[in-house]
Amino acid sequence: MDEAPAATRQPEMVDGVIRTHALTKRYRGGQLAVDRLDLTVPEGSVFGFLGPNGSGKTTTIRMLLGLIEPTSGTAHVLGRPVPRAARTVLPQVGALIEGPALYGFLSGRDNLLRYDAADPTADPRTRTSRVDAALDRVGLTAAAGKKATAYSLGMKQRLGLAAALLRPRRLLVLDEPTNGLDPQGMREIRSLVRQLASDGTTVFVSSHLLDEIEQMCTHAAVMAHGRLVAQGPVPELATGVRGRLVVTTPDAGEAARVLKEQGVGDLVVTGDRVSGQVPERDLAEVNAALVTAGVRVRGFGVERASLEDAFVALTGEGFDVAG
Ligand SMILES: Nc1ncnc2c1ncn2[C@@H]1O[C@H](COP(=O)(O)OP(=O)(O)OP(=O)(O)O)[C@@H](O)[C@H]1O
Repeated sequence: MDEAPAATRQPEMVDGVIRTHALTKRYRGGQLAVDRLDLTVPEGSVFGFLGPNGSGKTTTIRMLLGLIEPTSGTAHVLGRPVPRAARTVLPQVGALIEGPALYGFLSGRDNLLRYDAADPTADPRTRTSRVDAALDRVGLTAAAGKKATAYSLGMKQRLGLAAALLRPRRLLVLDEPTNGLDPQGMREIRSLVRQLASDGTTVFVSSHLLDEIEQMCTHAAVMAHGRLVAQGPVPELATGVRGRLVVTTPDAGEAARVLKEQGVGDLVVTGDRVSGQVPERDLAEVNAALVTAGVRVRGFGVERASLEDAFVALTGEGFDVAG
């Protein structure tokens, strides 16, 4: 056994709920899926793991949950090394990957009762109350008696989350939990994630949707081609990245011409909105040039950089969700 008895166990040796150092996975076929990843997930955060499809998110999650062995590097979850201490650590980690495995012919409640019964440490005398509490937390109490086949995809995801919440968890790991959901289902899962985090559970959630991470997460790591591009508090990820100059005008074509003359690069015209890179020169001069050229300027300003701008600035690539 590599475990010290509970009474003599050291306080956590490694900071961060998840911490990886130079974590690398090369698949047998030679594909380098994760390349020297250094990740630090702070306690209590809703941590977004963001990257286009194929950027290595699922592979990382599988290593963190002890499902596959890293090729090299180390990973600690809740302060303990994985996969070595997986048996001690994983009971404190709730996971939802690739959608929950459900029995369609059973009701939502009966599915949870089965999950609970499969856990040898779960006391059968308190099973019903545990299941009811989990159903309540994910807002499925009213639908608990319906067969799982009759559930929408969003309800199935919520039931999966309920299963992950049958025992107290310090960490929840969710792999693309809103994938395939309609906008309403997405909103429900996002608000549920925020709610779960508000009572102290750290949530590590992967997504290929920039907006989603911006709305839902306190911190994020951005991946591209298996490498970490940036990580930190969400509001800070986009600082240091210049926003874009945005001009609103009914004379968009003429405005674009003048802006180009004024040294504004990467111009994009959409309807009555012209945007481009913020030029080096005084913006008052740029505005004056537009007015002098007869452009009717209705709006003129610099928009704060988004996470998408940060991604483009950091990787030199567009954030292509089809990856
Ligand atoms: N079992 C495997 N064997 C070989 N290559 C794999 C395997 N699983 C994933 N890959 C490759 O590793 C790279 C990273 O894949 P991964 O699934 O981790 O990315 P992802 O960011 O989670 O994307 P997605 O959202 O599409 O799952 C991809 O190029 C993928 O084709």
